[in-house]
Amino acid sequence: MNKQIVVALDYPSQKDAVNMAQRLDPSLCRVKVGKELFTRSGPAVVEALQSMGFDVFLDLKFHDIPNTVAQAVLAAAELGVWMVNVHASGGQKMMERTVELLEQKGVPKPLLIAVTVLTSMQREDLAGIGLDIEPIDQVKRLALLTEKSGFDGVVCSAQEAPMLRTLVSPEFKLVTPGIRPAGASADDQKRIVTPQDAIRDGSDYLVIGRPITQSEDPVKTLQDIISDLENI
Ligand SMILES: O=c1ccn([C@@H]2O[C@H](COP(=O)(O)O)[C@@H](O)[C@H]2O)c(=O)[nH]1
Repeated sequence: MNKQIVVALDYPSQKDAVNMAQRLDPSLCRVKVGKELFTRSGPAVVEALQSMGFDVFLDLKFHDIPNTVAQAVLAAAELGVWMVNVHASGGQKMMERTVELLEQKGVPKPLLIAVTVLTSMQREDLAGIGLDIEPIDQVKRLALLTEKSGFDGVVCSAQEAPMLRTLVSPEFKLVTPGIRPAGASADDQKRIVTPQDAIRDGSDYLVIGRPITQSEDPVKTLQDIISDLENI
């Protein structure tokens, strides 16, 4: 089992997150701690999930000057997280300084991932921030920059996975939120893909939150998705 599903524990408290995690099996999935949960509960929630056997993706999407981001990622590495991310739009120097600092410090390196274009955004949203470009073209540009900077992969939509798979190395990780089983509500996501299509198209890890956590039976929903993936 290569644990392709990362369950987004988007909850307001450690108690809520741990309650959900207790229903999940760390041999079947990984978990993600994002901005809401981390801002309320801090490193303690990461440590609690790790003590339950989960690999933790710390999804704080750092974006700042190179030194600040590098030090923040170092703190995440010292927490022992499995994966951590920054915004690729912070630029090459920011990502290169991060890789360099982790090497200098000799800490076990988490997977270093950079967000390209948020899966909640489409062309008109990019236009609103002054980018006259299709999301797929911006994803391509930022993914190539990320690979050149020594990072391990990107967050993108699985819609962009077939294009990226022709350009980046096979080891370069494609981490894809915006996953929606057929018939599920899109919520605020715009560039959505089903779990099976995402894996077929070249995603390595599927980040899935509400379709699992807000399901009437989260454990069954997760199990159904895993079964669908096993049948590809
Ligand atoms: O481009 C991005 C980057 C991160 N996310 C995060 O993934 C989950 C998705 O949750 P759903 O409930 O399945 O929509 C959430 O924590 C986001 O912060 C993303 O959606 N898109």
